[in-house]
Amino acid sequence: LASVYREVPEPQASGLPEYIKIVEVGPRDGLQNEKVIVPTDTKIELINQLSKTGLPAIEVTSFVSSKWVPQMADHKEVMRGIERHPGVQYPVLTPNLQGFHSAIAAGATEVSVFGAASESFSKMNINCSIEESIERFEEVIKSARNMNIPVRGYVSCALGCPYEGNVVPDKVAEVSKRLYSMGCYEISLGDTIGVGTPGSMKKMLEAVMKEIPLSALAVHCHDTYGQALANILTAIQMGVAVVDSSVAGLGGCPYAKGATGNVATEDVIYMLNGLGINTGVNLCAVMEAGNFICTALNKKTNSKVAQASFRTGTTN
Ligand SMILES: CC(C)(COP(=O)([O-])OP(=O)([O-])OC[C@H]1O[C@@H](n2cnc3c(N)ncnc32)[C@H](O)[C@@H]1OP(=O)([O-])[O-])[C@@H](O)C(=O)NCCC(=O)NCCSC(=O)C[C@@](C)(O)CC(=O)[O-]
Repeated sequence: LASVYREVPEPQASGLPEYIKIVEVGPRDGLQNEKVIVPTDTKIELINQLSKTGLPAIEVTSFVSSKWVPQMADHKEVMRGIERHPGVQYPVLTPNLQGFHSAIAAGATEVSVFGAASESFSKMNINCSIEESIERFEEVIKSARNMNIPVRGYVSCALGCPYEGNVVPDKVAEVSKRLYSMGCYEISLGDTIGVGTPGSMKKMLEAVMKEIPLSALAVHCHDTYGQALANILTAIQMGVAVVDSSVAGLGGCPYAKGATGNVATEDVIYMLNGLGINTGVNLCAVMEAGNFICTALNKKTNSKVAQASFRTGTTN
């Protein structure tokens, strides 16, 4: 349990954190939106390859209804099939107690609840209001606490909603505060549809940071409008030291039409390497895992760094 709680990183002379923790969400957020069902063995192989890259956390799957997200129907098999590496966290998504119990039975040792700062998105994504979702999460967090299982909390639509448009920073702060007060060790602020800019990211973080310690915040940026790296840089300049990303930039949410993938893990690592920030992750090994999954899905990588290095044969 202690391994998920991080020391607040010492700022570098530049004011940036010395270490950034990357939470790889490709096997879950990356694959959940794929139309064709990806074979279970391919998902397992992807996670096994990612486990060898130095990534400290890999989100494996989600224990949601297979009627809602058919791509995640093999959650038990994936969870049971992966090789777990010491020191790597393998969180899974659990929207309610039913999902939590299935996840634990399949061997999960960390879970994430996922709420939203927008009523309409909450209803479309998990079929309940924000208030009802908080009640469900409270049950999950209570059971998890009894079993010493750490719980991460997502807040979707932190910079905009596909149904309501603008989302006010105070609402993001309010939902984040509730999840944190209930016992989530970390709050991941999701720009679900990738509409944020460094300006809106800064305003939203200023509101959230009034309620929650910086050391408990993460950012989760989709790249729909090409702003993800700029938004992440803004967040880390403000002291955020946990960044979610997806290998090959795969992803999207089935309930956020038109939203493209998460920021590519390769591109985040390249940027952080250039800033002299340690991630402990081997960029080439992540690119190989990205190449594996793109070949399996028969699609081109969304990572600019992978595209450039395959063209030029270099990574810097
Ligand atoms: C939350 C529910 C389950 C509510 O779904 P519901 O229909 O309201 O649930 P219910 O309690 O009324 O139960 C209805 C049926 O669902 C079953 N059920 C109930 N719970 C579960 C469960 N945990 N696992 C498996 N099955 C479940 C239950 O057993 C029953 O089955 P039936 O009797 O009809 O055969 C549903 O709305 C759902 O599965 N939604 C999917 C949500 C999802 O996965 N969205 C994508 C991930 S979120 C995201 O991508 C954003 C994020 C995290 O990346 C951050 C960002 O970018 O912002």
